[in-house]
Formats: sequence, C-alpha cells, structure tokens
Amino acid sequence: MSPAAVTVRVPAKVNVQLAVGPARPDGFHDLANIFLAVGLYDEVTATPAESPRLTCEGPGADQVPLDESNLAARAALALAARAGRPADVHLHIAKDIPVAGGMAGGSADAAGALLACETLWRTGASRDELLAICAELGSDVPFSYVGGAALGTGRGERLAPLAVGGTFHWVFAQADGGLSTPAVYRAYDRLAASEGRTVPEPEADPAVIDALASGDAKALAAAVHNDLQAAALDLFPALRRTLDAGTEAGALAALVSGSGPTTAFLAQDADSARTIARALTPHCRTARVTTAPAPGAVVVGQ
Ligand SMILES: C[C@@](CO)(OP(=O)(O)O)[C@H](O)COP(=O)(O)OP(=O)(O)OC[C@H]1O[C@@H](n2ccc(N)nc2=O)[C@H](O)[C@@H]1O
Ligand SMILES: Nc1ncnc2c1ncn2[C@@H]1O[C@H](COP(=O)(O)OP(=O)(O)O)[C@@H](O)[C@H]1O
Repeated sequence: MSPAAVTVRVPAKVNVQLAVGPARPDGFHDLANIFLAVGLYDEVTATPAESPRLTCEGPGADQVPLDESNLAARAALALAARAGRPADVHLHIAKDIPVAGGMAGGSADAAGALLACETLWRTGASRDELLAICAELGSDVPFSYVGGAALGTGRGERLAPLAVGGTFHWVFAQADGGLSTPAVYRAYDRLAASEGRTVPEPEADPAVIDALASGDAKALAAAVHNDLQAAALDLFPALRRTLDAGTEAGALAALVSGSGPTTAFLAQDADSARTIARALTPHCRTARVTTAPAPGAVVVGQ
C-alpha cells in the first residue's frame, strides 16, 4: 500500500571551491565545483491529492514561486511524465534554507520532491534515473540529492563523491535581499572582460580535496576559494563588511557562499562558531551555526 504522506529532509550546501571557466556557447560555465552539504535543511512533504498543489511555509516563503516554475513542482511533473502517470500530489515545502541565498534551496526542494514522490508513487525509477532527472532540473540538484561532499564538473551536475574526515563548524550569515545566480555569472564574465583577463579552464584544487579528507579546518580555510566572490561583491558591496566582521571575530575563513549573498564562515570549533555568530548579528538578517558534512535527501517520515 502507498504511504499516506512522505516527508523528505534535504540539506543546503556551501561551495568550498568554485572554479569557473569561460562562458560556454549554451550560456553555462564549466566548473570545478567542490560542494559540501551543511546542516540547514528544507523539508518537502508529498501527500496524494486530486490535482497538483504546492504550498510553502517558513522564512522567505513569500519569495518562492507557487506555480509550475517552482523547482519542486517541476521535479514532480518530470517524474510523473517519465512514469506516464498524473502528478496528483500536494507538495508542501517547509523552508529553512535562505531563499536566493547561494545555498541551493530551490535545488534542495527539487531533490526532496523527487525522492518524496518516488517513495509515494513507487514508479521503479533507479537512483541513476532519479539523478538524471535532477540534472535536467538544475546544475546543483544532483548534489542536493546525494549530499556529503562531491566534486561537480561540467556545469556542476557530473558528480564524483569526496571523502570527509571530520566535522567542520560553520556560520552562515543571511543577507538582507537575494542575488540572482544568472546575474552573478554575467557579472563574472563582465569583470573578466573589463580586466582583459583570459579565463582558464577550471581545475579542482587538490589542497581542498586533501583538507576535506583529513578533516583539518585550518587546511580547508587556507584552501577555500570562490571565483564568483568578486562578482557577488560587485553586485552587493555591503557583503565586504560582513566578511570582515566574521574575520575579526576569529573565523578561519570568510567567503561568499556560491553566488551569494549568504556569507560563510569556517570556525575552529563550536564555541568559536557561536562567538562569530554573535559578532555577525548586527551585520546580517540572521547568523546560523551549523556543521558539515550533512547527508543528502532522506525520508524522515511516512
Ligand atoms: C552558483 C551555484 C554554485 O553551486 O549555485 P548557487 O550558489 O547559485 O546556489 C551553481 O553553479 C548554480 O547552479 P543552479 O542554481 O542549479 O543553476 P541552473 O539552474 O542550472 O542555472 C541557472 C543559471 O545560472 C547560470 N549558470 C549555472 C551553472 C553553471 N555551471 N554555469 C552558469 O552559467 C546560467 O546563467 C543558468 O541559466
Ligand atoms: N522551491 C524553490 N525554493 C526557492 N526558490 C525557488 C524554488 N523554485 C524556484 N525558485 C526560484 O529560484 C530562485 C533561486 O533560489 P534558491 O535556489 O533559493 O537560491 P540560489 O540559486 O541562490 O541557491 C528564487 O529566486 C526563486 O525564484
């Protein structure tokens, strides 16, 4: 018998390396994208319904589209189309991942909806088939599904899992406002052109991979790098002050999370993370303390 409802929990991510190549003819950029899943989560609940329905609650829910442009709705439609069945499901998203914050909240909801609908409908799709649907929905969606840590190549959707040898302590400062991912990539291209720079092909940094594997926060802090950071700061200059406040409070590393405007601070331990969060509070909407790695999409109730 099918369950009456399925709830899936899905993590946010931070990019501990984001190396961005030149713009491709299709408008995307090749990446060496080292993802790390972190312990901030959205939950997606799928319940059988007469017709497709979508609701959303939580911080920033008013900025989440509730039509077919929502990535969770698109995930349910894609799975239903593949299985030749109606997408007769009510999806409810309980958001805790900052919206438009560079932490892949929409991608998390897509991965969560896919696993929740598959658990409800039992279409028989394999994990590889589900990951292929993820990749069609967005570059970051496959990683939201698998979690942990991984190197994403291509536009970020081709994943190779990475070992993580310990717990990393993070603080995430949510900015007032969001940044559009395509706008940040366009700013990246514009900055490179205006500086007359030739953008090299992206390459994964062995120092980042080794630091993850050894669980060494200081080594990770020395190696983290985000090529989109200058573009995000260009569009959102106030982030510089937030980054400085975290560094002054003892962060081992301070960086923009993905395309921003959330800023990410790597701490030595849980105590230091709490101190950094307190110091960041006047400079952001909320400062959240958490750890990594986090698991990918998991069923937490049915
Ligand atoms: C920058 C990153 C870093 O992980 O995430 P965020 O920080 O925004 O969450 C990702 O590359 C965002 O991935 P995602 O948000 O899934 O992007 P998609 O929906 O696939 O693409 C949205 C748009 O971003 C740009 N894009 C995305 C990925 C990529 N490799 N090159 C790009 O140029 C394109 O303009 C594309 O039209
Ligand atoms: N389920 C969803 N949750 C959040 N945003 C969504 C969702 N579906 C579509 N979007 C759209 O995707 C945009 C990017 O949001 P999000 O994925 O949270 O941020 P980012 O791409 O910076 O990680 C939002 O502005 C919103 O319009």
